[in-house]
Amino acid sequence: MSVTTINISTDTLPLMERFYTIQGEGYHQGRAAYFIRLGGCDVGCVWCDVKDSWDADKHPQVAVSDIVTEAAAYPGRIAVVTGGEPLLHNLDALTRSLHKQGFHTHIETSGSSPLSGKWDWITLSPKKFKAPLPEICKAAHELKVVIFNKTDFAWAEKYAALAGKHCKLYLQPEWERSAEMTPLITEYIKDHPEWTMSLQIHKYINVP
Ligand SMILES: C[S@@+](CC[C@H](N)C(=O)[O-])C[C@H]1O[C@@H](n2cnc3c(N)ncnc32)[C@H](O)[C@@H]1O
Ligand SMILES: Nc1nc2[nH]cc(C(=O)O)c2c(=O)[nH]1
Ligand code: SF4
Ligand SMILES: [Mg+2]
Repeated sequence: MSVTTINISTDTLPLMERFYTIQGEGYHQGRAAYFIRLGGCDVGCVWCDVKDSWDADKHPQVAVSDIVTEAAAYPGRIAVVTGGEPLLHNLDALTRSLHKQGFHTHIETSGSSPLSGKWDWITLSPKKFKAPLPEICKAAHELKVVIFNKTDFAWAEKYAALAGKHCKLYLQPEWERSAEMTPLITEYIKDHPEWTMSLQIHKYINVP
């Protein structure tokens, strides 16, 4: 007699929100993507635009199978895992399951906790409040530095030097300071054309 085992993952993750939208930032800006926002962050950026994500206990534990089944109901096949700081959690089961459903797996991370999961695209947004790990600097497909004041340009170059040769380089104005920072970024990119501007377009067009 043969025994068939069905491997249903029992893993759960603290889920703050999930939504199907367009990627508003970076290299994949404008593309349809399903966002999975996990709770928990130990970095504490003063200008963080999603502070409600920080306390993982405020968000329900949801089964990976539920997260991926919901995501798969939409036609897009990019899944962006964000937070909070998603790498506070082991993401192996989540990316395995997303790949099985045909998703390209993207992550938004500060890089400050060890890498888990298998990623088709890693967006590293380094933070002064908790530095990224060297192996994540090397593995990143894009570096996206938030510019909060004019000293941040030199700081961005430090991380560009640690990134791989093919890593795309983005400068993103801190949202509340964009009126002051965007002109500085414009001039900086004119002088340093290896960088590209990233503008959080979802906030201009009022989508999540
Ligand atoms: C909310 S974070 C979550 C993922 C991860 N914790 C991180 O920081 O990369 C997602 C992206 O939003 C950026 N971000 C957060 N607050 C911002 C703000 N006030 N202005 C511009 N970008 C911001 C982060 O740098 C990051 O690239
Ligand atoms: N549309 C949209 N694009 C995004 N790109 C990165 C985001 C994030 O919060 O990680 C984000 C987000 O919150 N919304
Ligand atoms: S690392 Fe990301 S989620 Fe955490 S405080 Fe900074 S911007 Fe917010
Ligand atoms: Mg966001």
